[in-house]
Amino acid sequence: MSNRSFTQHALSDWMQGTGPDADIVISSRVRIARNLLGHPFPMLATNQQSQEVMERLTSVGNSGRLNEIGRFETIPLSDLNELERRVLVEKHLISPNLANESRCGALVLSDNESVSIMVNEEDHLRIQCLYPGFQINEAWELASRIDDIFEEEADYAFDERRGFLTSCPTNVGTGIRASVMMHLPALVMTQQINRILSAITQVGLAVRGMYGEGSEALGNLFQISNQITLGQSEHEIIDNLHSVAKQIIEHERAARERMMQQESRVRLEDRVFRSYGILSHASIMDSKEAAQRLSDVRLGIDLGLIRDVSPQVMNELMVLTQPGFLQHTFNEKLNMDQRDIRRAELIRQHLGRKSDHGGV
Ligand SMILES: Nc1ncnc2c1ncn2[C@@H]1O[C@H](COP(=O)(O)OP(=O)(O)OP(=O)(O)O)[C@@H](O)[C@H]1O
Repeated sequence: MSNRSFTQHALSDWMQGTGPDADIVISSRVRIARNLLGHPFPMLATNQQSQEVMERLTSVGNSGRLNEIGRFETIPLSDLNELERRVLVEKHLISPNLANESRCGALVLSDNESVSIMVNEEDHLRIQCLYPGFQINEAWELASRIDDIFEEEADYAFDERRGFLTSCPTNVGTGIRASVMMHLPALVMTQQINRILSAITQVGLAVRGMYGEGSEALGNLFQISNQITLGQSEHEIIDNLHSVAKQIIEHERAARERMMQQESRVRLEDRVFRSYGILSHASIMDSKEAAQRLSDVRLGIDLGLIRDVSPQVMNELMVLTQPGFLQHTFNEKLNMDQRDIRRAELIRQHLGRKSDHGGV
């Protein structure tokens, strides 16, 4: 199967489990949506028009202007097979929308996979920067630098009153979505999560699942992002998200501490080690159960209950156990039942129980 560098490893640099508050914030992301003046939005464009946009924008990617930031590769989506595109979605590097757009879509990807620039997705240009842990300001600064580089080379569609024009009205204005991916198991276990999530939506933030819009919040992972792009400056958007995320971190930490102190500790330990045991020995594991049990073990690691597994292994398993990556790893097409068996096998291997099932 594929030798593309992004398929060689599941863990991008920003998924290494490092960075500030990494026990709760997996990653921080800023994406900027932009469109070129005088060109129809991708959904209305002809092949010829989309081709022109792709050439215009990838030429900036190839011009060396991005060298000050890192090494970049431009990948036309038409060069990728279906599985490679799926792997990119599972690594959060492209959207399902772009994966389906193999005509004139392209990806400009940095070698550490922290910057992925999508061309001809919902908008002509989507610049995405990902950082490990709670580093939303850093993600914003980098995204803004890249935006400046493109703006020097290409005329953006901009309206004095409305701001940057985007294909979906929800992005008009700044065109920015800033988000943090948070692991909030203690708030879920102590049943505080619904109250907190509803408070979050009241201050103009949106809550989504691990794979963004329309995805379920599996494995106690919640993506919290700004809902509003109009009427607020970029700095206000980032500051608002930063301060709300900080408060959620404090609540999650307090809930963890309480669970570790009271009689509930034994229940917590039972849950963590039960999940660890099941992950280490099960023969069949569907994706929902895997996400939940990986969340329990991750919490056990973060609380110091489990010491012989690293947080990186948990992040790696989150990606490796996705359908596309599983098929890539085992180099075969797998139906759902086969995937559940292979998923269990892979998890056992990563948790160091290689010999349990006849030496898999
Ligand atoms: N903080 C984050 N860390 C890692 N991945 C993230 C983070 N925030 C979003 N993502 C990923 O980015 C992808 C797109 O997410 P989402 O659909 O929420 O945003 P979007 O496509 O930029 O927004 P829009 O709905 O406005 O088009 C998804 O795979 C999602 O998991």
